[in-house]
Amino acid sequence: METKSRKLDAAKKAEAEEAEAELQTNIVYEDDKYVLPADDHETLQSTDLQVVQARIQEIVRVLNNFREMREGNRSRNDYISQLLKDLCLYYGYNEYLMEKLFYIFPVSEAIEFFEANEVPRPVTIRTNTLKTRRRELAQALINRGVNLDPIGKWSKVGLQVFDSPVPIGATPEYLAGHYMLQAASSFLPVMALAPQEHERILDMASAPGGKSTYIAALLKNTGMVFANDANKDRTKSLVANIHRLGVKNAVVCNYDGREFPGVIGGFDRVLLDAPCSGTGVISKDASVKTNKSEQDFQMLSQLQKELVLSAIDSVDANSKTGGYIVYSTCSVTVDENEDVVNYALRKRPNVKLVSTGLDFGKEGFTRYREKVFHPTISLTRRYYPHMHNMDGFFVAKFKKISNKIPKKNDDSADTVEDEEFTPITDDSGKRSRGGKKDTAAKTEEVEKISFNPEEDDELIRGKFAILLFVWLFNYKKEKKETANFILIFFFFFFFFFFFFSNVIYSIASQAIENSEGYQASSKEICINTL
Ligand SMILES: C[S@@+](CC[C@H](N)C(=O)[O-])C[C@H]1O[C@@H](n2cnc3c(N)ncnc32)[C@H](O)[C@@H]1O
Repeated sequence: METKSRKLDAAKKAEAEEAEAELQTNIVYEDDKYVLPADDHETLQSTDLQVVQARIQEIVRVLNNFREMREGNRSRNDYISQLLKDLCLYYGYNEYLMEKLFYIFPVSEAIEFFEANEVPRPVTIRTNTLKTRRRELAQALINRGVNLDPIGKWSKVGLQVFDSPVPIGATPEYLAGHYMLQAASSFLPVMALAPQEHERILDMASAPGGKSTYIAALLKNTGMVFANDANKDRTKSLVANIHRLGVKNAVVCNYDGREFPGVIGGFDRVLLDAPCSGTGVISKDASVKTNKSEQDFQMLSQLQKELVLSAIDSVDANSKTGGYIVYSTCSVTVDENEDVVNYALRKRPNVKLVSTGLDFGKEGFTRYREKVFHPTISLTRRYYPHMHNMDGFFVAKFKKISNKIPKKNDDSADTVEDEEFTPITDDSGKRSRGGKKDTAAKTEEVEKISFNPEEDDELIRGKFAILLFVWLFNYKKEKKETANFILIFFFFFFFFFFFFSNVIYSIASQAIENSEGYQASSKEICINTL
């Protein structure tokens, strides 16, 4: 009897607590069904996060079992629009960004994503294999009381730091360049790029150099890394990291990436870790939640599209070991990822997507809301904080098939159909009259805008002849008679002389290219111009 009465008391108490909670959270049920609040205005004025959170949970519950749990004739949109408002209020995003991110995921997963953005990601470091090995580095840090573990099976150089009694960015090992403080996600594009020793690689947007220095380490300081960044101030930290980590094969330059391959081209591989909105790194920079407008996203997407074409055009399709381009962002929005890749496939039919070689990550979207993308975009990879416990990231890898860019007539469509491309040009790049009628309609002409060493040689030879003229006229001011003699001699034997300069030039350039000092000296020139 006593036990029964105690049970009744407990049930009553639970009911009372539930009623109190309902009162506090404004959750109202009718016939066991959650009732959406009627007055939106009142809702938006509510600042009680507990109320908002409870409502979010209820709406998610209804949306996950909509047929059975919806109230009367309420539509899915009614619930979603209330949910979006509540999510903005609860997590502090602007409405535009909230909607953009919300639709990337199924409802429950979207909440997990927003929750994960509230929690810091693990601190990770990358062993600099130019100076040490992971096991030795781990031991050295453990001796200082650092609690760490390998990052995961997928990386041989990463360590995750759980806690440390010393600042991890100021240990003697850090100062000696034995490691780089680097987010785990930031390893992925370099792993996808898979640089091979002795290759020439361009890192188009490289500051502060986390990826450039990783590329240099994989190259074992052979070949060359062109570490470029448009922001001159940021190249200071890039240079500092290059020096600290003992990188000896890097050239630092400061161009707008869109100027490549006009600056230099013919690379074996190009990494474009593009400037982006940072929606993958909100846990590091919460200002992203509110400081990005629709216009910002449009501008970023435009810049990314221009940069990716430039990256593609900077690669030599005939590279014996490479011919690859990796495009990555630390953003999860479709505009900055699949949309950009799809645009590149449409504008550059001379590239195709290939596997990133990364054995985890979610497939890129081939469809997103009203958009349909090229089916091979499933080869790209997405990374999420709630799923992979790393920053949100995107990685795509292209292989360049040809240095010729077939132009399409129809640029209007935003999506790519899976069409076969048949060039109507011969191997020398000349336009051919042949080809099927329908193919001819799709292709216009061949443009060859990538790096061409022969064209460059001709330019340099032309400059050589002009310089010779200038020198002779200057010399004439000092030694008139001798100069007159040389000038007459020069005019008489102009064609013979010009021919000779070509021969001298060829012999000299061959000798320079073969000499060991070639790379070191060009590196010095570039670094000193900063
Ligand atoms: C995501 S960050 C690069 C991070 C770098 N890859 C790393 O791992 O340390 C993007 C960089 O792009 C640079 N950038 C912005 N616009 C650019 C442009 N038009 N050309 C080249 N770099 C650009 C920015 O200055 C910024 O340093």
